[in-house]
Amino acid sequence: MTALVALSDTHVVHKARTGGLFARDRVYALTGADLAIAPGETVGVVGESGCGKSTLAKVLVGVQRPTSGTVTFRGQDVWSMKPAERRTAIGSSTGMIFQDPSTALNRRLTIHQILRDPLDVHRRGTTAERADRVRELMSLVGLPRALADALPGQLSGGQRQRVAIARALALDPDLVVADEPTSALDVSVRAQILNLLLDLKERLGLALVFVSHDIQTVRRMSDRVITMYLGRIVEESPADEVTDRSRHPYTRALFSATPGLLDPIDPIPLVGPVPSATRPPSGCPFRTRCWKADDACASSMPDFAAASTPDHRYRCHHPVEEGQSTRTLVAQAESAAPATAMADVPIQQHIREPS
Ligand SMILES: Nc1ncnc2c1ncn2[C@@H]1O[C@H](COP(=O)(O)OP(=O)(O)OP(=O)(O)O)[C@@H](O)[C@H]1O
Repeated sequence: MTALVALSDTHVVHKARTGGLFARDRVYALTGADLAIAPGETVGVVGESGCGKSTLAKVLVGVQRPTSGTVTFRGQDVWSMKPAERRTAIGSSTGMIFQDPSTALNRRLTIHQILRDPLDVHRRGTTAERADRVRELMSLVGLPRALADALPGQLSGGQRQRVAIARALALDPDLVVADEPTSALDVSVRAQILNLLLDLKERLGLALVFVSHDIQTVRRMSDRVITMYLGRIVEESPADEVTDRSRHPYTRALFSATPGLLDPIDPIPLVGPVPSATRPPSGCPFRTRCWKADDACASSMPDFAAASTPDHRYRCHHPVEEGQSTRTLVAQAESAAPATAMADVPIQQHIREPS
């Protein structure tokens, strides 16, 4: 099946925010991403803060231009199109839901105006048809019609996020990317918003990319889970294979630190902090914290290897063996020569500067 959206060796490099106008530091936000998302599938993205989840999300919906590599939407190269073509091809077929609806919605516009805006921009239908569509969108996300003339500030957090979801659906997209859609909400309404997203995804046949720190939720929501570390996709697997069947040591460590998912034992100990995205380590970026790392890990990042089950692949020189328990990995990590020995290998700037 043709992928709905696909990335091929896609990099995003930013100028560092610190250091002033002439700063030469670069932030390697996304490095060599290869990913294909099929129509109708839900892909969860997990990883620690700053690993590039939002950058990946923005690249997928055509909001962030990659520094190099390609993004194709239904087989068409998005960034070789003229801007107007791109708006039609990807802008009207994708929607994005952000973390905080309080800042994502224009607080001077009424709910009706917010929902009509994308229809106006993309010249969808007549004035009457646009008004009908706004009513339809409000009912789709469970917002009472009486709120059409309200301002975002008059709504609860949950209602505001429903508006943001309705706006993302306004143009009847095929792909919706939700970047931490519940983390700014009260715990009491989180489940409602997640259930709404799942329900809409089923009813509308959407592909959904779901970015979250909340690993339990990602597993529940997704068909497939992607693990990122320092700008790299390091593992992709069916949602029911993550946790104790993950092959990448980082995925296992990440999940072992999530209460309630694995045996109630101590998490796999990792040494030291995540390195800076301005100076990623050579080879595998996880090697400075990994108990299995050796010289091979410092010299190259391996290609994806296929696990024994379909749709499961990982990039690691020394993957966790199939069936190895977390308890065994904790013991390994505790008794390993400190992974920090590897940190003595000079950290090189190995990632090419995209042209
Ligand atoms: N516009 C920008 N200019 C400079 N650096 C940026 C920019 N956007 C993102 N970054 C940096 O790129 C890296 C990846 O950021 P990104 O927001 O994609 O990570 P994330 O995994 O979504 O983080 P979080 O979970 O905290 O939202 C981080 O080091 C971040 O500081």
